[in-house]
Amino acid sequence: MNQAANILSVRDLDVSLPHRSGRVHAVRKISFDVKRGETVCIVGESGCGKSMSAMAILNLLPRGAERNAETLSLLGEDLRNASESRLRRIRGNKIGMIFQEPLTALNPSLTVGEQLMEVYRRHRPQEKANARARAIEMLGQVGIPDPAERISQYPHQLSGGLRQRVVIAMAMMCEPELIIADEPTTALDVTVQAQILRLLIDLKQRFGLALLLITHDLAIASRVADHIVVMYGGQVVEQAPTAEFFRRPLHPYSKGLLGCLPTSQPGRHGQPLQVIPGTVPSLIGDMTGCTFMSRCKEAQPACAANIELQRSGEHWVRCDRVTLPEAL
Ligand SMILES: Nc1ncnc2c1ncn2[C@@H]1O[C@H](COP(=O)(O)OP(=O)(O)OP(=O)(O)O)[C@@H](O)[C@H]1O
Repeated sequence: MNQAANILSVRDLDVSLPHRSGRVHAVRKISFDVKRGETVCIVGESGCGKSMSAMAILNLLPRGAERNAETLSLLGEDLRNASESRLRRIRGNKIGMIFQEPLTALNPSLTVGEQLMEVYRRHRPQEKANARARAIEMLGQVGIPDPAERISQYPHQLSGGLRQRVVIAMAMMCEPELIIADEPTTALDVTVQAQILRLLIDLKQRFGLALLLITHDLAIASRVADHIVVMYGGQVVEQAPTAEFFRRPLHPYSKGLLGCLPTSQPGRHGQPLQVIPGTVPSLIGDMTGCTFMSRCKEAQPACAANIELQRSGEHWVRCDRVTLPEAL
């Protein structure tokens, strides 16, 4: 793998968190890369470890969490032992962040402009004088009408969609190399979701952004991603370039997620959507064998043994029921 082209490289990232009945092993040796200009989507149901993976990259894990990784590097810089002051210079500067709920990302007592300018002044002290012009420019870039007037408004004066645009503008203020977006459209109305998604696609194309997008929604991933990473039970169970993934999904969990998509069920109007029976595992303590086994229609006794990822080209899958061809 050519690490030089990678904005972000993650190898064997592992996260555990304290819990009253033991430790939650939320992320179990996951590996992936995000290349320049590429969008990687981490997909999976709630509780699969997606958010903890993002938080681990940013070192924003809850108190008592333990993080280990073989590699965790941003533009070749090792983030594993980076000091908190170094990480503060990286977050908001080299890595922009967008979270699910725009209201929690914005300070209700500061105007939109003050918040955008604060990010710029902190990371670009020598260019302080340009902060206001930059804030107005970025509000315009994310499609906020009348940015010179909007800059003086408070978050509560804006709709949910406009607030999320402000958060996106804030993430982009310092021209980051990478944006990490955790469920950026989930808290929004359906029509606004589509607009925000279009905006992310557009910004990615215009600015050549690298984007790590976390979503439970494969339909979103299909529209935005260059590369899909499917997580289940804290592990990567499949990853592949997007076209390849949708042409040839291999893991029974991925096939289950695809079966839940309304668009993948032509002629099923009026019929209930498919669901994957059962629930995600608790992730407390150690687990042996395939984490999806209890919900899998194809499970066999051999699945109780530990299953390694197998690979063909850029397609990886963690299932021994799948026989990969030599080259896909
Ligand atoms: N603060 C915490 N303390 C202990 N365990 C936690 C904490 N936050 C999350 N977990 C556990 O870590 C595991 C992974 O959670 P995570 O939030 O990463 O999942 P997710 O796939 O992002 O789901 P969601 O979309 O619901 O956030 C879950 O078992 C969850 O219960």
